[in-house]
Amino acid sequence: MASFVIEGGHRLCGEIHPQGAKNEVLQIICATLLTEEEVTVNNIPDILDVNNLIQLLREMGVTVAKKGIDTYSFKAENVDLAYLESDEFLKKCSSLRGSVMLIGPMVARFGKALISKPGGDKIGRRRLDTHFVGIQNLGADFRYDEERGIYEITAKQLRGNYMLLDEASVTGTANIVMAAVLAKGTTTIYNAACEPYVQQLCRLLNRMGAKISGIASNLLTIEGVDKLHGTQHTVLPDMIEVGSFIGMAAMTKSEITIKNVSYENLGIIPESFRRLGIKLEQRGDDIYVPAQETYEIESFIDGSIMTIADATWPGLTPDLLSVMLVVATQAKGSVLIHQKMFESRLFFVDKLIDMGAQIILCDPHRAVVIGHNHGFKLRGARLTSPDIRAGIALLIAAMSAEGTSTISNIEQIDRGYQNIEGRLNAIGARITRI
Ligand SMILES: CC(=O)N[C@H]1[C@@H](OP(=O)(O)OP(=O)(O)OC[C@H]2O[C@@H](n3ccc(=O)[nH]c3=O)[C@H](O)[C@@H]2O)O[C@H](CO)[C@@H](O)[C@@H]1O
Ligand SMILES: C=C(OP(=O)(O)O)C(=O)O
Repeated sequence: MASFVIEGGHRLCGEIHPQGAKNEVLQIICATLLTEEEVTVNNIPDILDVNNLIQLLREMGVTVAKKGIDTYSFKAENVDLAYLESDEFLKKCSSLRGSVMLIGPMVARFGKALISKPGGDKIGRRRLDTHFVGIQNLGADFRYDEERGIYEITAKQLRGNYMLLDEASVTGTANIVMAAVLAKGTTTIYNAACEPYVQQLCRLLNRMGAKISGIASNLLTIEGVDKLHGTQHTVLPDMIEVGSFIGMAAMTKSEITIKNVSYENLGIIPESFRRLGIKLEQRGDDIYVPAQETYEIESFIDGSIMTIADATWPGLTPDLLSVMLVVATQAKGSVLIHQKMFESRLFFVDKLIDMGAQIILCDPHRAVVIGHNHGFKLRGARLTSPDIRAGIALLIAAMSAEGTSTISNIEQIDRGYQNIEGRLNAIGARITRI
């Protein structure tokens, strides 16, 4: 298990480039299974989750070629269907959350998919009902094999249908869309998730020959086609990384420019940081964050304490709440952080309290943060990263703290952040991997 040793108290200065979006690329890579032709994908981040998924596709028989520093081509011409039933494949799937999105393409193209319970962050219950019910609505049969602990999904020919999802699940929507593009007839998905990840997937599929309308809304209409073909795709910058850098700059009183952020795809994220009092400017497609000695959390118009809560898109992504919580610990004022979607994502606040932060954990979903206004620095500590976003939030806390901190289990951070210490050290951080 690797660790980071972080010398706190150093300001950052300079430019940083966000990587390609993890949650988008996981969908895009799965979608390449829908055609036997070559699909080339640019701006693929070099992170653990993505590399594991690429490796899984190779083992499935997909021809994967590295064409450039962050460009890969995928050609799913000779998929090894027997391997897809092997225990080895199923075991690998279970350590990777993104692998759940193999179901849609596999059922659509090969009529069969096997899947064990997928991995990912341990951040509370993460049900898959929306995926399963959606694909069942298209006519697939589901069977749970108790002995092997796997789901077996089969369908001779998927048929388009109307469905109203019980929740706007991001990967669930992606899975159903990928199944529906090759179904007979028209599928309508209401209460579909419409995060930029899903929008980008739909645009890719349309370039492959699919007929999807309603992109960016919660009502998608998909006219099934017989076949899809090869194309090119460029992954958007990772909006969660952009948000993480904004928070990091504020916490460490740093002046940084985040380059090529695809501002129009950041939704409510910049405004949410502004509500914490953080100044940031859009400069072309960059975000400039000036060095700020202090930032003051807004109150609601009636004067009451502000709440920052997650919501499905175009609301605030839950993946940034841990960062916002940490940033609030040095703000002027108080805020209630309400993590509605996940029930075990706020427990890492215990570690921040040990570092000197003023936080009251009200229940597993809500924490009140009383900011120090930089009047009291967090203390360096021995920390461990419970999940990817708490991991980056703890890294931010350690970078702003007095003294040295150690964060263990940084594989969690590596799942989603490419060479994070190299990129941050280049602009003034002091982080060592041991
Ligand atoms: C690989 C990937 O893309 N992972 C992202 C994806 O996970 P994933 O697609 O697994 O997450 P879902 O959108 O299915 O749901 C996340 C959680 O929120 C709950 N929920 C969801 C929708 C809703 O309307 N109400 C509700 O309560 C679900 O029950 C679940 O506990 O979306 C999540 C929500 O943005 C992000 O945190 C994850 O980073
Ligand atoms: C929760 C996340 O990832 P995953 O869905 O892959 O566990 C995340 O990216 O914040």
